Amino acid sequence: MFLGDGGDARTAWESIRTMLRAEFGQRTYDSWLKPVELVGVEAGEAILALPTHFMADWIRNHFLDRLRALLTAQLAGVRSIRLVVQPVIRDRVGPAETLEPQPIVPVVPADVIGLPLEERYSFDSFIVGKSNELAYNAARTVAEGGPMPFNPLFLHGTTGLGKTHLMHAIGGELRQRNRQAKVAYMSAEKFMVEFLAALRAKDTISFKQRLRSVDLLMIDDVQFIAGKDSTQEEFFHTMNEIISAGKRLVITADRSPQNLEGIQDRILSRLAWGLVADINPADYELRLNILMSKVERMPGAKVGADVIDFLARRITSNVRELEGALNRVVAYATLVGKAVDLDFTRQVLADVLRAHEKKITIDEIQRKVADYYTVKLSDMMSARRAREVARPRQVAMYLAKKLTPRSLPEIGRRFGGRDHTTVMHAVKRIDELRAADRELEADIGHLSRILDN
Ligand SMILES: Nc1ncnc2c1ncn2[C@@H]1O[C@H](COP(=O)(O)OP(=O)(O)OP(=O)(O)O)[C@@H](O)[C@H]1O
Repeated sequence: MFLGDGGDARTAWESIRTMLRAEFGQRTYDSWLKPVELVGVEAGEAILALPTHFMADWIRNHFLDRLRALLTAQLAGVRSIRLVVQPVIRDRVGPAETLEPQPIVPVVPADVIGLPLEERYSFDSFIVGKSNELAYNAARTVAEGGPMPFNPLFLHGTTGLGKTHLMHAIGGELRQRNRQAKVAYMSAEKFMVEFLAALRAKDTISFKQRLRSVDLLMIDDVQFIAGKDSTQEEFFHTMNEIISAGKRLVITADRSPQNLEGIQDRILSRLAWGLVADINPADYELRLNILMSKVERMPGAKVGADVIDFLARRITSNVRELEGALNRVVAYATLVGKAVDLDFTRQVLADVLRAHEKKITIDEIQRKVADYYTVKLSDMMSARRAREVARPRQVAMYLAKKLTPRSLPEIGRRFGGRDHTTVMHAVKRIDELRAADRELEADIGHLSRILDN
């Protein structure tokens, strides 16, 4: 079925788009998800079209699981999805393969440079922790407009950790301080597309002039031009001219200069002249602070501290996913008129939580329990019966049973070759004691949290 005759599919696709927007935020939606088109459904396969190979790769690496989950849930009969590249989607009727690819010729007015800056990505809304403070301080230095102790600023970190946010914040702040400042922000992909279009139009001069006339140039995701030699050539000259004219240059990538394969050495050594600042994954405290700040900025949203703590513990991959999970829970709660509590959160995020499930091992339990009660790790396995080691050992067996899928005999073996009845006895004993002994109850709660984090 192709969408010329697929009213249901079209309606389902529109509601999927609404969910994607709520879940990933307007910017990510506009940059990556909005261009995705559902062009048809064929033999249980939903066919999604994208305008470039780059975007198709990006969608495959970042959003495929989510798109598959939504499409299979919302469209009866869909079991899988296929991505096709269709530079220009002229019509949604007819099979994807029959559409002729069209060259993309960007139309960029001469006075517009790069992409617009998002106001909500400001320094104010950026929460600072140990993992991003160097990047944040460096970004502020660039934005304050004073003398630059380094140039360029190179920010790197894996996806969704705030590189783009900081770039927008730099641009916004510099412009606030100096209304005349000319700021250009663009992805390395856009740099390449515009450069190639200028080459085709035999007008590279105006491309060069436009870029080099700015006070601050920011290029995002420079790993994109790896292996693209003519673009790198132009990029290198742009970098040089910006720096030697005393203008500010900020560049980001998903990895450090040493790991940027396929980028020319002269570009890498130019980067190393400046300040290289990494952004690391946020720790629990930062994740918690980010969530609290996001909730504060959601008018009317009521999200309990237990839900925020739960999300901060469970979604550890990156801030974009953390934010996406929060947006999704709040959006669904609003949609169905329910309060955001832990049960609702677990239900709405079941697929995300499964992907983030932490596999707790018996080794880890033994180590953490031994540390907690300051007993020797070897005592977890030893035959000693003294109470100061026997009780921690029972606690560890108990946690092994509750937090791992291991069987009683297996747990017994891992605790110095004990019989499964010994483990069963330990589990029963701790269950009974928990009800009566508040200290033990608190210990178990604390240990479970340490292990779950
Ligand atoms: N420290 C932070 N405080 C507040 N929000 C943050 C922070 N770090 C990241 N975010 C938010 O997380 C989302 C993803 O961040 P951003 O798009 O800047 O990531 P990125 O590092 O550029 O990722 P990519 O490499 O995939 O482009 C954004 O909505 C951003 O506002």
